[in-house]
Amino acid sequence: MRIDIITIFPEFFSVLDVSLVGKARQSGLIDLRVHNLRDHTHDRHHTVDDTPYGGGAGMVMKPEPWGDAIDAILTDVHPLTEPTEQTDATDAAPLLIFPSPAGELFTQAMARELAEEPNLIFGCGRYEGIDQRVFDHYAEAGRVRLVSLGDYVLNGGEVAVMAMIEAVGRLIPGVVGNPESLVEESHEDGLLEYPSYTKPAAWRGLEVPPVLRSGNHGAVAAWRREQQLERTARVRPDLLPPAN
Ligand SMILES: CC(C)N1CCN(Cc2ccc(Cn3ccc4ccc(-c5n[nH]c(N)c5C#N)cc43)cc2)CC1
Repeated sequence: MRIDIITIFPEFFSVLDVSLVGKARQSGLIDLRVHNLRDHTHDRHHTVDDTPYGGGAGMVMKPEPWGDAIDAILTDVHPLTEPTEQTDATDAAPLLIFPSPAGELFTQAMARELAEEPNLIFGCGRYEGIDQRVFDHYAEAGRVRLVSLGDYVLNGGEVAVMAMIEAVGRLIPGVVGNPESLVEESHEDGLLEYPSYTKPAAWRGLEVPPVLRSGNHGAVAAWRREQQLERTARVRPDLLPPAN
């Protein structure tokens, strides 16, 4: 998978040189490239923002630098394949993802969808956001998704892109050492995860639940499922499957 990130803070993503994503980059599983939006400006001050039409607080990111930056990546990524009976041009077009407070909620299901994409381009806005025409222009030619991490306000898209790259990257085959660990995890089956324990059996007067040391795999599985349902009902009742 090739991932391109456009940002005015490229140094923000140096942390992606470490841990699992860093290893995946070194092994070639992920081809991750970070682009400085200011490299696509042409004035002395490398201006990327201006005042909003219609008035209002703050500044809006100008469309021209975004257009130059995205076009440069699209030109570099494989050219659109000729439409065939199985695919059409939009299937081959890279997916453009813009974090936004107004975006669709990022979920594990979306992470799984994105992990199937050969090319992702993340656009990190700042200020009060990006000129709407950037989204409209590229939505005509390909696929654009505005995505939100959740109902709270960040100062820009970089934190959201970091989270999305981690969530997507770990689903790419070969990135996580033991694929088994991807099967039983929070949200993978729609429920929150069960509590985990390791040695010692007793710690500060707290014992590991005896069932987990029973060797009875059926009883362990049943206990874990019950813990998932109890925890989900208590913390995230919205995730519970509808009562049949
Ligand atoms: C009335 C008028 C003055 N209000 C001005 C503030 N508007 C909301 C507003 C608030 C902050 C930002 C800062 N920002 C810039 C790019 C950007 C990308 C993502 C996020 C973001 N925030 N929260 C998430 N879950 C996000 C994600 N993913 C925030 C971003 C941009 C926009 C609402 C209107």
